Amino acid sequence: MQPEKTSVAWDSLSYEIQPWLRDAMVSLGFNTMTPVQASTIPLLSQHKDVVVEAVTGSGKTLAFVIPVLEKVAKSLADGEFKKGFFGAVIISPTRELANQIDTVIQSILNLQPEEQSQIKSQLLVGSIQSLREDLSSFIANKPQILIGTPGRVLDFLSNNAVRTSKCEILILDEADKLLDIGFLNDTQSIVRLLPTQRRTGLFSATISGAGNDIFKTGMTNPVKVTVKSASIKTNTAPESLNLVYMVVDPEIKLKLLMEMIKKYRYKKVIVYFPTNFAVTYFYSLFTELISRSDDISEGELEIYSLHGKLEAKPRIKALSKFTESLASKAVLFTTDVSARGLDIPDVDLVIQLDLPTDPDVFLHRCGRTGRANKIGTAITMFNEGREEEYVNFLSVKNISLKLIDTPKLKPEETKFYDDEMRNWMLKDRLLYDNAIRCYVGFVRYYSKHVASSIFRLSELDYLKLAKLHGLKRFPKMPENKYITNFPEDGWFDRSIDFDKYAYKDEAKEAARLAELKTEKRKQERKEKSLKKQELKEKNVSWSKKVDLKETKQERRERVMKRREAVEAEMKRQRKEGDDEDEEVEVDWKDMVRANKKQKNIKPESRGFFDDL
Ligand SMILES: Nc1ncnc2c1ncn2[C@@H]1O[C@H](COP(=O)(O)OP(=O)(O)OP(=O)(O)O)[C@@H](O)[C@H]1O
Repeated sequence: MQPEKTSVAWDSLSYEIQPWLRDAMVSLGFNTMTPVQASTIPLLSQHKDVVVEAVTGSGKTLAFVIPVLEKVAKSLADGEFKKGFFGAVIISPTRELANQIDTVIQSILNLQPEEQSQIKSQLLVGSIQSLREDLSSFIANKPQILIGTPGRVLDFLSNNAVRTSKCEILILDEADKLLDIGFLNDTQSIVRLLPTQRRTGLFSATISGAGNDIFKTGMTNPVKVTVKSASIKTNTAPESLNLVYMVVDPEIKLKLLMEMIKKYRYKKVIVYFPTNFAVTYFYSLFTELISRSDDISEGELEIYSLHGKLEAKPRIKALSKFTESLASKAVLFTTDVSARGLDIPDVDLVIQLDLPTDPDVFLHRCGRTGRANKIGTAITMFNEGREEEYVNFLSVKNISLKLIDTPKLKPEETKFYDDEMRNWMLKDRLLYDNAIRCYVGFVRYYSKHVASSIFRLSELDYLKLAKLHGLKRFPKMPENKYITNFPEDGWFDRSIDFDKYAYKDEAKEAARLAELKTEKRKQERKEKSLKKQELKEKNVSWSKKVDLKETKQERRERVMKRREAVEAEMKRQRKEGDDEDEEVEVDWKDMVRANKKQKNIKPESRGFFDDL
């Protein structure tokens, strides 16, 4: 295990790289090697497969680029590459990273001596040019090094015009990601297309996460190279990186971010959001807030956004604008698409509004600052409560975090934010729809946390979360069951008249108004019919009662008449003979009993005493 920071002279390498390469390194300002380069270059340049785990910003790119150039230069000198053949493939999970690696390679290739056969490289990523264009560039330019993302590289290598048999080396940068479920199939298919007699190099700051999957790359006996922090050799983060956290009330997270962006001293900051939608939504809110803020002068602060749903060209444009920005402060709002590998030298602050769902990504996000021994700070916001347990969880993984005070917000700062957010949202109802999508997206994101015993959906503060997004009503979703005292119809704030809350887009607004009208009519009709129904029920019950009274009265009269008839009959019989009296008494009782029995007999078969 090598400590970080200790630099090693190029001429002390146990394996001697080509002089032009060494000169190129010095010309580019890399006078010495970093430890990971000193350990890896001799192994990979010769006949070893390597699995390299070294902290973020420790120079892994050159650790594989130099052996790749070394091998290709030799084979080229031997005249190995005919039409359709190439010598090396480098794969990375994102276009930005592939582009960055290609840029590093180009900077070295620009320094090749003119007298030697020229090494060329080609970038293979989707959405920039078509596969057909990639293939014609390949045939025309004859590059020996291919750099790209898995999908496009696989399509490219599968084409008959491309011959893979001379490929000597395969590099998987961010290898744990490439062996992750989303990329594994493509990665393995690429591996199968390449000759087995090749070298393979796996590189990442968190390769341990890939476990035995590393053998899915066809390696049999790789050498493991591990480089940790300089002073604390178990630390999985570089020493120059200051890892801190603050515990915050989720409702005020964005207000805090606003104040941090305005007041903190930094040159470039990357802010990580949980979803693509959150980046878009909060990017437009923040650009508005910054433009309305008196304490930021024009041009002093630039904000950019970058996420996976953007097309390739705007993505690359946003990144290069942020990288090249000359503003006193530049901010990049992004997602995990920018978590790994990006090397932007001036980034001195990283802010994570929420923890990433995958603990390995935590290191990658933080590692966008504090690179190559430059000082950087990564601040993470933890929601009050159970999330604080994540500090211990990370310490088990040798990532130690220091608690810092949460900045205090002044009432006027809170008011500015609240007022401006409200005014901004009221400009267009679409923003409210976006807020809902953003909120729902966050809840979905939260449910994906690997450390699910800490990040529990049942413990989220949904009200604060909804307020953070500017919502007034809880959207319908299954997680509402976790909300105690759930308000009637989901409304917790009725300060906005939603009937008048309009879309900016005329067609959308017209559709909304038409729908509102139909809804209102439906509602009115419903209310009307309800009233009618109520009235009917009232009337029905009154008349029913009258009916009932009448029947009872009638029955009583009927019974009285029959009783009188019976008594008259008895009197008549009594007159006929006194000694028959007792028998008549008995008969009467019998008659009553018999009548009781007959109650269940069908109406048509009932007799004289039935109604007694
Ligand atoms: N030998 C060297 N001397 C000085 N600086 C170097 C050297 N090698 C690399 N660097 C610089 O260190 C920075 C980080 O290098 P690199 O991007 O290769 O890091 P990494 O280990 O791949 O990081 P991550 O894990 O984040 O991808 C780059 O700006 C690079 O120019």
